[in-house]
Amino acid sequence: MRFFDRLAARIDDRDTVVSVGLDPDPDRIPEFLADHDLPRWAFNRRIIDATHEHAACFKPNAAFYEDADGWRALQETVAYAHGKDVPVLLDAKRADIGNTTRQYAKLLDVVDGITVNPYLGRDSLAPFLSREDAGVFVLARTSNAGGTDFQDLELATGEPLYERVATRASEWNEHGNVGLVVGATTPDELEAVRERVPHLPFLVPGVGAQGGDAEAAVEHGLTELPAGTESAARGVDVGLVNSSRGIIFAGENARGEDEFFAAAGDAARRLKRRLNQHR
Ligand SMILES: O=c1ccn([C@@H]2O[C@H](COP(=O)(O)O)[C@@H](O)[C@H]2O)c(=O)[nH]1
Repeated sequence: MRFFDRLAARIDDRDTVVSVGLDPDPDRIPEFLADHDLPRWAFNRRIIDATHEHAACFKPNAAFYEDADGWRALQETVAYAHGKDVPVLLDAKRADIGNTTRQYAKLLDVVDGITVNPYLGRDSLAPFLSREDAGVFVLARTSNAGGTDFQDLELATGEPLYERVATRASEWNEHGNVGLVVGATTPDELEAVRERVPHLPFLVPGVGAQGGDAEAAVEHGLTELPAGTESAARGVDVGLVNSSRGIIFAGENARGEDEFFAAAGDAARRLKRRLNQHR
């Protein structure tokens, strides 16, 4: 099944567009997991147990797994999330010359979707784009302050670079597998991108710890996909709103292990409810 069909089914069945970010910062993993063989995996397993019913997807960021133990932790995490029937989107922001991207694209044998960097152009993304089954989210307007440095630069046509990226990405969507990353911290840009590309789903990071606009994330981040998709069949809009630290470390001041993970579950449920008020 294609990524966006699976996602539409998950969103509809579980009534949620929450992407739970799995960014197990080793400095913030609680003490009681420190002696575990793979603390990041032990942590993620408990987070998945606590949050999966509120999750439309899990989004591990590759930065938190890029060492020998990290990749083992990631594989265990992905298998466990799949066991709960939740798709996994790897926030890896990958791209390189085509020969190298072909290797990167093998990540899609493990995870269901990936974020990619458009800076090297279409050929650098071709091995991802040709994976009809996978979700390929192209960075358009990122949530960090420095997103203005290049992404807002005005082209000769008068449009900002991030809008051109969005338009190009929609042209690359031959297999219905392309989405965009647009941050919740810049709601005007979210709206502008949505006007440009009415039918691409967005992954919207930046709510929670970064203080982005949850209402704008839902209003502009979700869209119904064309006829022939699960989204159209079910009449459900597709898109994802991510929170990582705001969910997984919600229990940082909790008194015990159970309370720690219960707080993560509560945070995921509260975000689901908050987002659903705007759907
Ligand atoms: O524009 C972007 C693109 C990616 N991210 C990633 O999303 C999560 C956000 O984490 P929070 O703890 O909810 O702030 C993290 O993995 C980022 O690297 C982003 O924030 N903005």
